[in-house]
Amino acid sequence: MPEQSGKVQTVLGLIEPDLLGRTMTHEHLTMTFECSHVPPAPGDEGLAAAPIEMKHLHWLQQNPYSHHENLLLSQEIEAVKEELLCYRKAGGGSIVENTTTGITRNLPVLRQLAKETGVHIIAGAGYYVDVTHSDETRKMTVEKLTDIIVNEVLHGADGTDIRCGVIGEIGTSWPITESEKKVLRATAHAQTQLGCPVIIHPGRNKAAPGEAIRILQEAGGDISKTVMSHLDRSIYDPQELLEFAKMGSYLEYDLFGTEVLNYQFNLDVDMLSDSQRVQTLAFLIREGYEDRLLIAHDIHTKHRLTKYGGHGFSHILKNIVPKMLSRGITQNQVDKILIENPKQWLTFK
Ligand SMILES: CCC(=O)NCCS(=O)(=O)O
Repeated sequence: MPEQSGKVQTVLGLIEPDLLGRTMTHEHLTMTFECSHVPPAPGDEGLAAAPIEMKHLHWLQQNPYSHHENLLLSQEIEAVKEELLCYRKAGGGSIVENTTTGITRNLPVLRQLAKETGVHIIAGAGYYVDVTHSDETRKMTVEKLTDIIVNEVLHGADGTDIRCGVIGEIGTSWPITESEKKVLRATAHAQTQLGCPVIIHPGRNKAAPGEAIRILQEAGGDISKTVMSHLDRSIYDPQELLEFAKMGSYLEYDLFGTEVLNYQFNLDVDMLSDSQRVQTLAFLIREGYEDRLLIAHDIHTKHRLTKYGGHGFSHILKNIVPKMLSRGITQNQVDKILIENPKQWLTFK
C-alpha cells in the first residue's frame, strides 16, 4: 500500500484530509496559455497588442484569448500570492492547481506560494491537450506514459522532488486525438496503481465528456474518483446532463466568474452566467447529485486576477456562496460541495 493511502498529497507533503477545508478543485496559479491564442478580429490588432489598461478592460474580458500578454499568468507570482492571502482570509483552505505538462507547470513556485500563504496546494501530473504534446510524448507507449505519471506522483515531477497529488487536468480535444487517447489510458493505468484522484479537461463538444469517461473506463480507471471539468461550456441540455451524470464521475462547474457574450473557443456556445451555474447546481442537487458536485474559477489568464479588475480566487466564497444560499441550496450542501466532496476526491485510496 503506498504511503499516500488515506492522505492528501500537497506540494509540501502528505496531510490529513480533514486539514483541507474549503477547496477550489480547479485553478491555475502559474501557467502560460499561448497554445490557445485566438487571432484578434480585424481592426482589433491594436487592442490585442496594447498594455492592459482600464480603458481596454471590457474588450479584454470579452476577448481574453486574443491578447498575448494576458495569456502569461506565469508573470504574476506576486499578484497571485496576494490573492491567495485574501483567499485564506475569506475562509479558503486549499487549491488544486491543474497545470500539467504543456502549459508551463512550475512546481518550485507552487511550493513557494504554499509556504508563503499557508494555502494547501495540490499539483497536477500528466499532460495537457494534444497541441502541446512534444514529438517525444507522441511517440511514447502507454506503458512509458504510465511510468512517467506514476513517477510524478510517487517521486516528483520536472526534475524536482515535488510530488503531484492528482493526475490532471488531462487535456483532450474534440475529436480526441490518438496521442490524447494514449494519455487517457496511461492515466487510468496510473490511477489503478496509485488509487489517486484524476481530473479531465474535455474537448469543446457535448459528446466529449462522455467519450473521455468511456476511454478511462475501458482502460480500468476508477470513474468514481474522476472529475469531469468545464461542464459550464460542455453540456447544456438538462436530460443530456443527467445522462452524463449517470456515468458516475464528479461534475465540476469551474468557470465561476466567467461571463462572456461570445465564448471565443466555440461561438456556438452560449456560456452560462454565474446565476445559471447556481441554477444548474440546484437542479443537480434536486436530482440527487450533491455528493458529486465540485466548483472553482479555473483562473488561467491575467485578466481574472483582482490586479486587473477581475474577480479573483475569492469570488466563490464571497459572492457565489451567498447566492447559492439565497437560491435554496442549504449550508450543509454548500459545505459538501466546498469541503466534503473535494476531501473525498483528493484522498488516496
Ligand atoms: C488551462 C486552462 C484551461 O484549459 N481552461 C479551460 C478553458 S475552457 O476550455 O473551458 O474555455
